[in-house]
Amino acid sequence: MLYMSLRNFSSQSSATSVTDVKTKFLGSIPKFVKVVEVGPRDGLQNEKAIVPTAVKVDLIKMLVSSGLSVVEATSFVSPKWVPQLADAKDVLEAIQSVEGAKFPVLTPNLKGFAAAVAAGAKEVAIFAAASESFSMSNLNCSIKDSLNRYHDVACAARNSSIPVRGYISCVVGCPVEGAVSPSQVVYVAKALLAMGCTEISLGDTIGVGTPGTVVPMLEAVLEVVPVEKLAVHFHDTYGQALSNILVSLQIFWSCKNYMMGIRTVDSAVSGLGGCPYAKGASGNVATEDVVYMLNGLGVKTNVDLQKVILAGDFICKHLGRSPGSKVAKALSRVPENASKL
Ligand SMILES: CC(C)(COP(=O)([O-])OP(=O)([O-])OC[C@H]1O[C@@H](n2cnc3c(N)ncnc32)[C@H](O)[C@@H]1OP(=O)([O-])[O-])[C@@H](O)C(=O)NCCC(=O)NCCSC(=O)C[C@@](C)(O)CC(=O)[O-]
Repeated sequence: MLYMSLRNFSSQSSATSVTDVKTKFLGSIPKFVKVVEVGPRDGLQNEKAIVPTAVKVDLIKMLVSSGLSVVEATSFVSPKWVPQLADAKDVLEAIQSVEGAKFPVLTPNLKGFAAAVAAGAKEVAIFAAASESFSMSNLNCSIKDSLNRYHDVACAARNSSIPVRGYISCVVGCPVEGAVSPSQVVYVAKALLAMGCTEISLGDTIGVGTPGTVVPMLEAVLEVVPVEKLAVHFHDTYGQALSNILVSLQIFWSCKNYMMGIRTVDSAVSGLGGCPYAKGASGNVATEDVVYMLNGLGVKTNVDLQKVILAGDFICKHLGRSPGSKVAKALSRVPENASKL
């Protein structure tokens, strides 16, 4: 029954009716959204079993072949802290000849930065938190100390002409402290921007946000960071990720006259993931579900949904579980609908 209604909906959705829906109910949204695939890094860092390097490399290749232009490949962090990504060097070296996408990697300090560059990294990401407790549990240091470390990484990156993405975790909620105020996010965002981060990704690490908390946070951050430098990164613990993405994309004038209109969205194939230092947090929003929604809105992504589904199948087989995206679950019930995507 669900399938019938989905199918009917999609068959009636001529370009005109999608435009009508957008104009009437959603205001304006960007025509193109860049999807940043974080599955091989954020997705696999929290798996109980260590995934073999060759499987990670094949996964990355499949994701690139789906048209994803950015695939976060791995992290050059302490293997004692994140053993799942201890093969960072091997993974990055193995994908050096893969064309068609950028492969940023996480670097928590100069040691990680140097190792990443030696393995061929051309883009890196640093990751701070908006909550002190999370900074301590994820990085073993205060927010201020982490920003000092990142300042050094950002300087080294600038000297090597390497773009740096800055993450902020816990932008609406922290597993220890609860609600996080927008001013805490603004403080970290300003610091990352001042260091020269080319993109700042706002992470709802434990997936507790709703449009009710995400919009005020975005309004505050948009006062200090231009929209073209912002990305959103939602985990789906409470099933709010797609709603949160939708409000982040919508361009509207709020009471303070700030526009949303975010054009970069992070997601992980098959909804893999979770942070090892955020107890109870479930995976990232699934790339398949994000692309399905964006396709339905007529937003271009240049991503082939069928190919992402195949990549999801591939990694889930290795992990011994069924695919986690809503789209893949729906298709497993009525496979013939795959041709209608
Ligand atoms: C930051 C540290 C290293 C501090 O860890 P520490 O223990 O305080 O640091 P240390 O300097 O005392 O080093 C301890 C050991 O680690 C080594 N070490 C030190 N640095 C490195 C490195 N780069 N690469 C490899 N090894 C390293 C170092 O050499 C030493 O080795 P030992 O002497 O004991 O043999 C540690 O806390 C760490 O690696 N944390 C990373 C945690 C992590 O990766 N979390 C997940 C990513 S963040 C996330 O998922 C959130 C995000 C981005 O997705 C957005 C969102 O959802 O919110």
